[in-house]
Amino acid sequence: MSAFSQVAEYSAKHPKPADITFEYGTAGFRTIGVTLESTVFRAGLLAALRSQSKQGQVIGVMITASHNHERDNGVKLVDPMGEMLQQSWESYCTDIANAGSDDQVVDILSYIVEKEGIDLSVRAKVAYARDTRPSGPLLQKALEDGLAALDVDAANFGIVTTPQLHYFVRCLNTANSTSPYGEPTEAGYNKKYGQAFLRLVEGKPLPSTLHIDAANGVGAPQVLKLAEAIGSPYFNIDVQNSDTATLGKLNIDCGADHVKSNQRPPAGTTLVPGERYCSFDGDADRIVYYYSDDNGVFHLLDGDKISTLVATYLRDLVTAAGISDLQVGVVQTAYANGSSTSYIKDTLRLPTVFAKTGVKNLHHEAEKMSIGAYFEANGHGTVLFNPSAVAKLQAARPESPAQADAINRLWTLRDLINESVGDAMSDMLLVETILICKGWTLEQWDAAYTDLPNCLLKVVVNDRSIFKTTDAEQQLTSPPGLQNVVNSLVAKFSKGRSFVRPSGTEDAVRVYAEAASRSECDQLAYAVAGAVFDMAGGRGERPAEFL
Ligand SMILES: CC(=O)N[C@H]1[C@@H](OP(=O)(O)O)O[C@H](CO)[C@@H](O)[C@@H]1O
Ligand SMILES: [Mg+2]
Repeated sequence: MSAFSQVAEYSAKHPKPADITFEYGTAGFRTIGVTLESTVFRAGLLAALRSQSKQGQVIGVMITASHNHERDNGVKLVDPMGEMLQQSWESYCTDIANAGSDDQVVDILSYIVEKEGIDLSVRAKVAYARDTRPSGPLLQKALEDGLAALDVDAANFGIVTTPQLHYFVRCLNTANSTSPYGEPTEAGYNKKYGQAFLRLVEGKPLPSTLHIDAANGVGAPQVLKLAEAIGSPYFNIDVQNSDTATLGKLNIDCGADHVKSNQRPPAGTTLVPGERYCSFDGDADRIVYYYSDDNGVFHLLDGDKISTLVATYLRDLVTAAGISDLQVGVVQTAYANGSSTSYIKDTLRLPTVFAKTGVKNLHHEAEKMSIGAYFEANGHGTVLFNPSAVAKLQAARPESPAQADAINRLWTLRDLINESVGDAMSDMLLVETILICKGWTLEQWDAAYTDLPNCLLKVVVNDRSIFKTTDAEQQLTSPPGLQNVVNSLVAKFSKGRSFVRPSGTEDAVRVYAEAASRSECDQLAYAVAGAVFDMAGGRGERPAEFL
């Protein structure tokens, strides 16, 4: 019996909608949830092959559409160390998702087996989970059929955050190694991060309550379980937007994406000056902080502010530890506020590089650094300690109690950080640790530098595939002539910067702009958006605000 003998029969239960072309983009597949049944079924098949290609290591499958609308859903594959699927497999995902017939699905599987030299006698192992979306159960069933069709050894982790699933995958694949990552259970996750947090803050003055907006998503029940496991006044939380049961609430007027995009608090939240607020996104892999000053002005502490806070703290600990050749670096994207980049380069004097949008790109750049902090401006990121940094920490011989303490804290911080992927809950504990240890308010944290006014717009065009970029997406090479126009517009504004790139997750082109003042920034953004609309096939009516 061929290994794929059952695939066509199972596949027939999950027919592909004829009129949709799927693409494995920046964040896996993502579109209207109920249209994704065939895609998720086929993602299960690919996860099985990926596991076999990795000698039976566990591959993760997460069903989520993160900050997107509740009607949307998505699926992405997680590689053995909890990182995003290796890029070279993304085109296999796209190809199999678009196969027109059940037989073609089987043909593509056979093609991959031959191309990758996969040993089909290896038992495939897959760990999967989903978020709280209403289309989740339907898609989970489709996934389970895909796994059954290939007789996969499958583990269902239920309804958890995306970073928790990444963590479980890493735990499962390191369980028998010399450095197991942790216990692959919710309790194990809460224990690992919670205990590291308590070890780091022990003896410091107690912080005030942290207000958490959980976007009415899976982060709500999970952060409550984390708080219960920590069980200490060091982590005293008030969770808002925690309704995962009522349809239509997920990510609506709340959550990290809402707060970052609109630069205002979640609807219904009145900020009390002096108190601490943060927002997760719908699958709890992003976090932003914010507060109101005494004049009632809203201030956002986004991914750039988090990465500078964390990088500064780590740099100071490395210095205090007396480890001279251990370098902390920062990875950003072009969406990082220009003030943050100048601050990292000129004040902190730390190396910094730009990666393309999408955390997998930042992750790979951070891996090249000894200790690499990477964050997208929207609040998705983490810190990586590469093997050379771990070896240097191991080899460090403290010459004073202060050095011993710094080394110890660096080790414990490694336990506090989810190195597999950006994680709102782990990042929150990291920020809380630093604020508690420094005795800082959000206003004190915010004082490091002032963001330049910035603006992010979308332009809908007939064909966004004509947009090609270079230099970490900061320059357009196509459509011809458009970059010259952008350059001439930018030159008119003090501290002006603007770039244009096609979105990897939405059918739109994004325009980013920043400048010395709010009005200059808006003028620049609308002028660039107008040029994009006019020169590159804007679709529909030209928005009135475009210049
Ligand atoms: C400007 C912006 O925020 N872009 C987001 C968005 O990507 P786009 O390719 O820009 O659509 O979704 C990605 C996945 O969640 C996230 O990694 C990225 O930061
Ligand atoms: Mg997310």
